Amino acid sequence: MAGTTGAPKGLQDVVANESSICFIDGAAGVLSYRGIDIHELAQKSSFEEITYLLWNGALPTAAELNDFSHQLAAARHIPDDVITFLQSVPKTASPMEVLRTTVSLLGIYDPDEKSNAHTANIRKSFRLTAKIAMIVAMFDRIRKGKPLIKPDTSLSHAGNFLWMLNGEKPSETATKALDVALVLHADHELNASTFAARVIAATLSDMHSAITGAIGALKGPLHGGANEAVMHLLYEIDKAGEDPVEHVRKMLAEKQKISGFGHRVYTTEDPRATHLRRMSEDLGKDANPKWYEMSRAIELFVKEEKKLNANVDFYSASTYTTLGIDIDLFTPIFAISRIAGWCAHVIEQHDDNRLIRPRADYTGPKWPAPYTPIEQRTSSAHALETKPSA
Ligand SMILES: CC(=O)SCCNC(=O)CCNC(=O)[C@H](O)C(C)(C)COP(=O)(O)OP(=O)(O)OC[C@H]1O[C@@H](n2cnc3c(N)ncnc32)[C@H](O)[C@@H]1OP(=O)(O)O
Ligand SMILES: O=C([O-])CC(=O)C(=O)O
Repeated sequence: MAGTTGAPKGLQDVVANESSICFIDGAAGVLSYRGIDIHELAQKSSFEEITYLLWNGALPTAAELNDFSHQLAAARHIPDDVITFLQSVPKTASPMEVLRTTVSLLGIYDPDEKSNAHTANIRKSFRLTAKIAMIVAMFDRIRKGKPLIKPDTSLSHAGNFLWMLNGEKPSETATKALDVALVLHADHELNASTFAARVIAATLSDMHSAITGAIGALKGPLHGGANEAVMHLLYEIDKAGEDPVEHVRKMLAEKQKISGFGHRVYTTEDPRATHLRRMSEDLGKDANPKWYEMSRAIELFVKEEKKLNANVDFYSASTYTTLGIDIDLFTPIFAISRIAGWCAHVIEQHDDNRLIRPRADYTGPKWPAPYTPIEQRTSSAHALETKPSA
């Protein structure tokens, strides 16, 4: 889609960088990390293994994976001052806001903060990946008035998050489901939050600044925030006792967007949605099939009516709800996974950097516009129209 000057609106289809991390073929529904297909990774890999793959460029040997997993678990430590900060935050704050601000604070305590060297960035990546999951779990317990749970280094990344969140040893089913979700969400080329991180990194600013910006971008409802919006919609329909298809039909007639549908790159099924749909169905069979069934009815209708496919956010909503996770933790869980990709991209950017600075087609008043002395101004002749917010 082009703007009034022909410039691609929203940088659609613009190739802005080279990268060896993630390959997507949007027309064929292909996603791969370092060339390995996401379907194979979802079935055979783990979050630790794909994180190694994203940061190092190749799958680890058994010994390398073991060492990597230990290093990640050993980084499960939050400075006391940061815990005090988490305890001081209003309990009503959204977990995504808290995560964004706490990652910024963590930068101040990181011993490698001043270095963008490859080895320093890898050390920071371990710390950020371990700590982001802990912060989400800890803030949730603090806001609910529950005691904090110490990390368990014998558990996987997914297992330890559930342990620190719920205070009970997670089932194998829940751990496996979350681990697969983390594998699926870990990277996606130059999506908005990753691009934001790379733009920040490219000024030679530090990794924590880049990740803070990325979390801010992920939070928006057109990006990672859509998974929470999907569940709000399902709850709204359920509470009103409405038929999901009729509800969505009305929304489309009113030109409203349906969260969890559409994608800038995929014109066919998002390969991650294939797995999340199956997980939502399988978990629902053992718990409550309602959220899957509503989701499936909506998906079939939106596909037929608008030719739009469900994206990664659509079935993650019912999957996480069936796992008993609160809605406002959905986007933070996306961040718990995407940190792996963000770090890989910041490392790649710093390792071969050039400032990212595109141009804009100028559409303002013609240069040179007159500077009217203040006493002669009768109205703000050049004031921008007030547009309704998007
Ligand atoms: C992890 C992720 O970030 S995945 C995406 C998560 N976001 C969402 O699920 C939010 C809902 N989806 C959307 O808003 C969009 O599909 C996006 C932002 C993902 C991609 O948007 P873009 O490529 O910019 O497409 P754009 O928003 O211009 O839509 C193109 C057309 O499809 C329609 N459309 C796109 N998505 C939807 C939707 N979810 N519901 C209804 N209509 C839609 C638009 O209304 C527009 O129609 P028009 O040409 O008649 O005006
Ligand atoms: O690639 C995108 O534009 C959005 C997306 O699906 C992701 O970040 O996972």
